[in-house]
Amino acid sequence: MTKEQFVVTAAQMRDIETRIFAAGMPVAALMEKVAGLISQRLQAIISPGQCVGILAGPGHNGGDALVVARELHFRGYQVWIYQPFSQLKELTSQHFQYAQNLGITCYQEISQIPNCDFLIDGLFGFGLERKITDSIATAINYFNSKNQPIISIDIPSGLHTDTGEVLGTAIQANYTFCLGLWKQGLLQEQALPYVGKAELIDFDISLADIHAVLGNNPQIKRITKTTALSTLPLPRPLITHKYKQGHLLLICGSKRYAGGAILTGLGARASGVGMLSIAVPESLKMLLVSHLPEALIIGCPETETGAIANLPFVGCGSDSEMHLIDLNSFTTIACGPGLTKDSISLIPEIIKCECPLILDADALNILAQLGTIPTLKPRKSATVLTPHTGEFQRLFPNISYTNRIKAVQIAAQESGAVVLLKGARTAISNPQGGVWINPESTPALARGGSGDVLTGLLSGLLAQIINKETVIEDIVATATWWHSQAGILAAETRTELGVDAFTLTQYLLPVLKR
Ligand SMILES: NC(=O)C1=CN([C@@H]2O[C@H](COP(=O)(O)OP(=O)(O)OC[C@H]3O[C@@H](n4cnc5c(N)ncnc54)[C@H](O)[C@@H]3O)[C@@H](O)[C@H]2O)[C@H](O)CC1
Ligand SMILES: [K+]
Repeated sequence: MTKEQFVVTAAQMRDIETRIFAAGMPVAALMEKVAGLISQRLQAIISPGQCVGILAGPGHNGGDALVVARELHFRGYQVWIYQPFSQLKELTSQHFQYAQNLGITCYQEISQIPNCDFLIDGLFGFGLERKITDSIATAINYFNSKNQPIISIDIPSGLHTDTGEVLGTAIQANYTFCLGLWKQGLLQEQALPYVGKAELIDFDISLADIHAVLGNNPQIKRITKTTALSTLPLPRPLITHKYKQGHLLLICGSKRYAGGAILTGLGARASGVGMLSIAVPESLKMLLVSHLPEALIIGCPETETGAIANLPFVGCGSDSEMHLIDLNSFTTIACGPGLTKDSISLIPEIIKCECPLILDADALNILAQLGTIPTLKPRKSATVLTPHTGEFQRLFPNISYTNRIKAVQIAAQESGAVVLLKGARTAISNPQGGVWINPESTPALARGGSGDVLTGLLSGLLAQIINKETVIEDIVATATWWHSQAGILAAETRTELGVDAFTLTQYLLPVLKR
């Protein structure tokens, strides 16, 4: 694992830093090293001679900020310090004293503070323990109200390091320089309005110290480009044939939502799956054929509302007799996009299949309505649920949603399934509590049909990987990363308003080309 993949809580970061100090690294030396790295990075963002306001807290976050103040001062920047605290940690106090002796102007009251070009937020880091109130809260709200870009050290002051919740109030940063290892709170959806552009400042924490605290197979992982690309079914074996590249069955669509079936099919197409079968209501059959000529389109008996009534009977080759479609002849099945809840009798049937099964959209709503989540546990192979927030809350009404990472872990344990909780920071968990977080996405994906594309892409990849050593969750993480990167690429080219679901399908393969 690379440093970019690890995710830590405040307690785990404290334990790791305790090991570093116990091994002989002086605290002051580490602070000097870290603040030196921050100062270097800042000089690439802030032009020489510009004015920088340093917000220094009472702890070592403040210590980092004061070292940065001194270094920028020597590099010719105009620097002032806001330090409203009376009780400072020893090291922080020393740096404060030195900054004052250098003649750097220090303020205790926000009323005296001049304007500046940038603010450096060193008020609180992972040591924040309680709600921020009174004059500090007033100061933070004041700095947020100015139009000066803010760069937060480690974590925007006021955010809970683990949950990303705002404790009273929080700095709205334009950049966050996360120190050493990614803090869990920065990967929580509720932190997004405060984090801005986040990057990791690696200060050479040894892998031994990391694994000593997080274990050899850390429970929570941040999805990176390297890990995602490493699990794609690429390169393809020279000698192969279409059935060796997986046979996926999609069960989707209805008269009301015909497009959902097409978008799911296009997502599956981009995955490279060898054989694609799509079961839709009979009346949609020719429509699907026209959009996906390579797919085997299976017409199903339909309800009077135009939904799939039940699985179809199909003839097989020469023998004329018809029999129920053999669900176990597929390597993966995905069900749900555009289904409508009129296909309610379908789900108990489909859950009986023995291959990996992805349930999305109305398949999840039907599962919630039937209350049949417990029937997933005895399944012979993996089940993947891909709810967005609303579907999640209908499926798991008793799970608190404040900490999405905890929520998805509990849902996976309760259901026995891999649960992918879609959102601005999609979180995936397996029943053993392993979590994968997608750290980058775009609001351009918040449109009807995006989820259908993900279901097609995800199930198409899963169909190709089965019986190989790749674990299912890695594929789910890869599909999530790939899907969001296509959204980001499309938004770069067409703005965030230009990423309709069909366009999204057209940007999937260009991501791999890049
Ligand atoms: N551990 C190290 O040596 C290094 C840490 N790094 C940086 O330091 C912070 C963590 O430092 P720590 O002193 O533990 O905590 P904070 O700086 O986050 O300060 C919290 C400080 O403030 C007090 N406090 C907590 N909550 C409140 C509140 N609501 N109102 C007022 N005061 C509060 C609390 O008592 C603490 O003392 C880490 O983020 C890094 O930035 C270095 O980078 C490496 C060395
Ligand atoms: K901070």
